[in-house]
Amino acid sequence: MLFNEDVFKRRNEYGGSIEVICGSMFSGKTEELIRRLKRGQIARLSVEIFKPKTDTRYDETAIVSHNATSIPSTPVENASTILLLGSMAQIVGIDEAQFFDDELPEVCNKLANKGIRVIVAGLDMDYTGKPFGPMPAIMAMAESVTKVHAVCVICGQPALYSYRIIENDTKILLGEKESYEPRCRRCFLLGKKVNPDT
Ligand SMILES: Nc1ncnc2c1ncn2[C@@H]1O[C@H](COP(=O)(O)OP(=O)(O)O)[C@@H](O)[C@H]1O
Ligand SMILES: Cc1cn([C@H]2C[C@H](O)[C@@H](COP(=O)(O)O)O2)c(=O)[nH]c1=O
Ligand SMILES: [Zn+2]
Repeated sequence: MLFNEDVFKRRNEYGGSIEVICGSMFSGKTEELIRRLKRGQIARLSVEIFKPKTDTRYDETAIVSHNATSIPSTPVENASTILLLGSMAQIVGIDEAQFFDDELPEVCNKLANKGIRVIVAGLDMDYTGKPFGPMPAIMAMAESVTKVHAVCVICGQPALYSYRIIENDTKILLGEKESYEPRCRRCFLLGKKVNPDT
């Protein structure tokens, strides 16, 4: 079984892992994902990168940060396609994971169990402050979770919320600074006029 031996040389049997990079919008999730993936490429590992087909904000295919760093990726319609296309890689990167379906946690787990290093970036909370899509389940299964913070646009403290500044209550609403502001807890609650005792 030459093929299998070769695969085990390239991957560490049972040595896969899941790393999550989470936080609000503008917190540096994509920059950190790109940094880790580019280091993998420098190490001449085979790296496959995926994003949801629906996320066309900056580019149809590439993953692009708010700071304009970028890396080519494959846009896919669903999580099961990532399993199909990523199974032969040594590193799999996934951006905007919050938009994927509920199969994504199991797909990440299966890839990691094959010995693949899986790096997932996504919003941990939606604009209401609730856990977003498959993110909490992936975080529960991960070896490592890195929570990054933006700078609150109101007061300059670390921001963990993505505050929606336009009138629209659909959960999925692609956008940038015209629609969202990173805010700390205090400024998020003040904006929503929420009584902290309720
Ligand atoms: N309020 C802010 N706090 C932090 N970074 C910001 C802010 N507004 C704009 N940025 C820019 O956003 C970059 C991070 O972009 P990105 O990695 O795409 O974030 P994310 O993927 O978390 O939305 C920062 O390096 C900075 O240039
Ligand atoms: C909070 C929130 C965000 N979105 C959208 C807005 C952006 O298109 C992406 C997040 O991108 P980033 O790389 O983290 O800046 O998600 C949404 O659809 N719904 C929300 O509640
Ligand atoms: Zn603040």
